[in-house]
Amino acid sequence: MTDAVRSHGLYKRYGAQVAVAGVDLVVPAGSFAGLVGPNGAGKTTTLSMITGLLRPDGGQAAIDGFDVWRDPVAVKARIGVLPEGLRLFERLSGRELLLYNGRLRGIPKADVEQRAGELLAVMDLTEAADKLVVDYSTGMRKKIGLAAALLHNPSVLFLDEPFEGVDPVSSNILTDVLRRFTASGSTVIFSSHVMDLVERLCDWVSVMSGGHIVAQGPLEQVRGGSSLNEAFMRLVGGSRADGEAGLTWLGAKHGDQPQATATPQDTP
Ligand SMILES: Nc1ncnc2c1ncn2[C@@H]1O[C@H](COP(=O)(O)OP(=O)(O)OP(=O)(O)O)[C@@H](O)[C@H]1O
Repeated sequence: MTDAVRSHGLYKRYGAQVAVAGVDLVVPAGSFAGLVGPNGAGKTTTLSMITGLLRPDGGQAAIDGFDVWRDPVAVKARIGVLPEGLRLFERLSGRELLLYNGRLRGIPKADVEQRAGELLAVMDLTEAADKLVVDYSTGMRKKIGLAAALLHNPSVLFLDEPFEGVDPVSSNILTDVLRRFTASGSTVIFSSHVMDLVERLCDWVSVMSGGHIVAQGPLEQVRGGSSLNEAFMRLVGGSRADGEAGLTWLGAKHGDQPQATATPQDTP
């Protein structure tokens, strides 16, 4: 079967800073996949290039076998994206936002209305459906963003930190919707820093560090008999500075700290 996502040698630099240093990301179709890595590892940059939002300096990426940059229309028809720092049309209501997205995707009006109503109900947004998006909370924004990304029934769904700032109830709702989505054979790939969540949800994991993939495969293989958190620390933690070095002043009693010496200008 064709992989849902396959990139080869994806590369991006900003001036002297290499953000993504040749990434071969593979996600089998039907996976619930997690992309993990420390801050600055290159996750957002990689997802942006794979979803056609950012042009790579080198390498290729394909979705369901379609090249992201040579066949953008086929790719965009197949993907749903919940990007980092999601920007929404703030002066539309949640329902209007979904109807607008559906019409942009070319879905017949009656179908869009039915799908929008069902998505709003599943996301527990029916009551807020006619409220302006500008007045939505962080969790509500994530949920309406996810609803908009699902409306056209994509084959592959990309989510950049979908659970960040989301309360446990909303998080369970998002999880249920995503589980239903992958159970029907579609693919989810999401980035996260929360190892427990990735371990609980994902059957496939890609670990990035320093712009590279440092481990990738089925969850059991990547964690290799330990927890994902331990495996993550083994894979990316070793090269990092000792977190306990320095900071001897932090938490010291105020009376214990040396007094600043008065300079001649301080004295009248
Ligand atoms: N527009 C930009 N201009 C300059 N440097 C950038 C830009 N975007 C990303 N970078 C750099 O590229 C590297 C990778 O950033 P990226 O946002 O992809 O990491 P990330 O893994 O998503 O991090 P986080 O987990 O903190 O969201 C970082 O060193 C970052 O500073």
